[in-house]
Amino acid sequence: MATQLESLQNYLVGARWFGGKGRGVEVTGFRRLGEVGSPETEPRVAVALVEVTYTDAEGGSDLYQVPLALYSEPEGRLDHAFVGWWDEDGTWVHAYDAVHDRAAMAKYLQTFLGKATAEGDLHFVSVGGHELEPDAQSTLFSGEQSNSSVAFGEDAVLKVFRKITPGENPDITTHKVLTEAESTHVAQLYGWVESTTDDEVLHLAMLQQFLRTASDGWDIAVASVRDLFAEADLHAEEVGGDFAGEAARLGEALCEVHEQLRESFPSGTAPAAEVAETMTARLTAAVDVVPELADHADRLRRTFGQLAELGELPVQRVHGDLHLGQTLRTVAGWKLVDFEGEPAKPLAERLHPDSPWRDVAGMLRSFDYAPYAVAESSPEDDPDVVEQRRHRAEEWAARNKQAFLHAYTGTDGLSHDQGVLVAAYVAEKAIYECVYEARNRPNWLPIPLAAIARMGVP
Ligand SMILES: Nc1ncnc2c1ncn2[C@@H]1O[C@H](COP(=O)(O)OP(=O)(O)O)[C@@H](O)[C@H]1O
Ligand SMILES: O=P(O)(O)O[C@H]1O[C@H](CO)[C@@H](O[C@H]2O[C@H](CO)[C@@H](O)[C@H](O)[C@H]2O)[C@H](O)[C@H]1O
Repeated sequence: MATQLESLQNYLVGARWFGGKGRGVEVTGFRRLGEVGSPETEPRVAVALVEVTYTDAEGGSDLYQVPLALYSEPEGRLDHAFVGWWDEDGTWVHAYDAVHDRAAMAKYLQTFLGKATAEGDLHFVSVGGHELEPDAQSTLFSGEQSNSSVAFGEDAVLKVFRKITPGENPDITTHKVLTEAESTHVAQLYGWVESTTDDEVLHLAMLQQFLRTASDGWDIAVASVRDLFAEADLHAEEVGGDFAGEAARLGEALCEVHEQLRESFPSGTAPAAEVAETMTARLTAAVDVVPELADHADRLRRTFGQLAELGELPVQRVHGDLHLGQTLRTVAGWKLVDFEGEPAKPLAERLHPDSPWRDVAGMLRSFDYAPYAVAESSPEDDPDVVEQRRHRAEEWAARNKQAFLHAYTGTDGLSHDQGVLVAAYVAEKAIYECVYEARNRPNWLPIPLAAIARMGVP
């Protein structure tokens, strides 16, 4: 029978949210932080922290959270979430990933409501005075996510963080500040779960308002592109699903969020030369993962070289990994989600004040992605149709980028410095995407690679 560590390793490497895919890994440690709800009633819900050590040349280690629902008898309905058998005080129990189990998640809800307690080093914090619906049933969100989100009815969402880094989680602290500032562009924060280790906080989960009427920004954009491709003779502004109005509203929303973040978190300036140096170093590292980037490296370095000339850059708290998939359209306007920053960066770096142009560039890249992703997923042999689509894709991307930028800046064009900033941050994001796609969705690697090939130097 597999040991606890072997079982956890097998489960982890197959999980969508595991960020160490493609690397040599070994589970080297396991710590139980505490239990959610009463240990008297099944399932017992144990929150485990798993240490993963990388055995490849890069080395290092990470901590992953796996909340476990422990049952004395097998639960067939949870077979897909089976982690392993556990020896609990001399009794063998069946351990399942708790986010898949309504009975286990009900214990989380009851603990937030103060009707159950958390044992060990686990603390449930509630803020904002929202009255949670006590009988709401949990549903795990499906989809490609870095964490696991569970909706409680249509009332609240609990996001269980998977990769845990000691220190504040910017998703919680940014939502807290924007909720206090009464921002209309985020879901309100209702609470969180934390623990402490070596005097440092571990943020384990975040509870927030469920956005009932939300449609994913990426899905709306993709539908708009499909409309356009279906009407080959028409321009973007002539087809039903034109996105430019939404792109402009997204620009306004981001501008407001940036203003609020600037007022609420430390801000200042950073030497452009240092920022450019970091971008260049990331490019060098990316070429090792995606050798095709080497053909464009000189041009990209020149783009970063131009950034280096800009003196000091204003920096502040930003989103850090903004793209259309992090935006939700509701009847009350656009909401931005997931303020954790770029998953590949160490936490300390994600907490540093950064340039707001990073978020702007993230959205611009997403406007570029949408039409090419639609083309990629609907291959076409007829060269005339291919050419027509390429033309339409460029038109769609340019139209939405312009609408977004116009609304964000409040001006018709970009100044010289803004142009240099946008070019550098867009290039850096596309390089990051090449690495991301190579590791996660190799079929999509051509999308950011082709975008880099199209980029000029400002
Ligand atoms: N407050 C919310 N209400 C409803 N849906 C949400 C809410 N927050 C996020 N989502 C949905 O859950 C998905 C995953 O959320 P996200 O914060 O991006 O998680 P992850 O860090 O796992 O990527 C989002 O794409 C969005 O569709
Ligand atoms: O949402 P995450 O924080 O997990 O972000 C990662 O995954 C994204 C893909 O799901 C990735 O975004 C890239 O693909 C999007 C389309 O799926 C596109 O809209 C984005 O512009 C593009 O960057 C993101 O980069 C990555 O960090």
